[in-house]
Amino acid sequence: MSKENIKKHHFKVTRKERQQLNGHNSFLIWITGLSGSGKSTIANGLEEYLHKIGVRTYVLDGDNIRHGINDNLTFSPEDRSENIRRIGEISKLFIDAGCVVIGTFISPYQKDRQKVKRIVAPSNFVEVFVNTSIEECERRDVKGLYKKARSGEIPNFTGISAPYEAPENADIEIKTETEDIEEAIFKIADFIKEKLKYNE
Ligand SMILES: Nc1ncnc2c1ncn2[C@@H]1O[C@H](COP(=O)(O)OS(=O)(=O)O)[C@@H](OP(=O)(O)O)[C@H]1O
Ligand SMILES: Nc1ncnc2c1ncn2[C@@H]1O[C@H](COP(=O)(O)OP(=O)(O)O)[C@@H](O)[C@H]1O
Repeated sequence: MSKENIKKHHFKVTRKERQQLNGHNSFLIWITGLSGSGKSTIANGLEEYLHKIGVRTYVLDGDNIRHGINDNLTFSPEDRSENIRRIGEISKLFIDAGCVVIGTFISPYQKDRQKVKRIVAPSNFVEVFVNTSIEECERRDVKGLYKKARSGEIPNFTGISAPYEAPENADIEIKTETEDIEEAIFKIADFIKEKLKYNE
């Protein structure tokens, strides 16, 4: 659609001023991995930690978003891309509002994760790859979805009947089969320590 007749407004209070008020920078921590890899568990622990130290946070989670704003999208490759594009735009708004956003989405396609990075600006994007093997995810089968995927009840299931393109250059990689939740939180917290600091 042409944007010819739509002009952007510029409001007086800026992102920088909101960050200053909060006393920290705002950016996106993008957690990608297979279903059951540990994304939500890690996001939950990380948010709790950041909240305790006075950081304004917000978690955007796959299951939750797909119950609301993205409830019209399926798991086809096109709809997954549109899902991730919208989350990128939502993340940008939250970053503008001064929040540290934690996004937990399977986001199986490299090109879609790169798109989010472009939408929010590369310097505002921290990629975390929760690297748990498909065998372990299936063994956990937290929601019983792998069983349904194996029986054919759920088509296009990531790792079984739909692809997952692992990140090649993630900022942080977490192997949940050998690292516990505390180690994962520490790793992320340590990586973002400098990024959080608000500079005049
Ligand atoms: N076909 C298929 N493939 C993968 N996942 C499925 C599917 N159908 C339903 N679910 C449930 O949806 C959650 C993933 O949603 P996402 O928005 O993160 O997926 S995606 O990024 O658009 O690929 C995912 O949540 P997590 O287990 O937390 O990853 C599943 O509970
Ligand atoms: N080191 C770990 N980090 C995260 N989750 C782990 C770890 N070890 C075991 N788990 C378990 O794996 C499961 C991951 O589920 P969940 O966080 O919902 O995954 P996802 O959001 O990726 O679908 C939980 O039951 C969690 O307790």
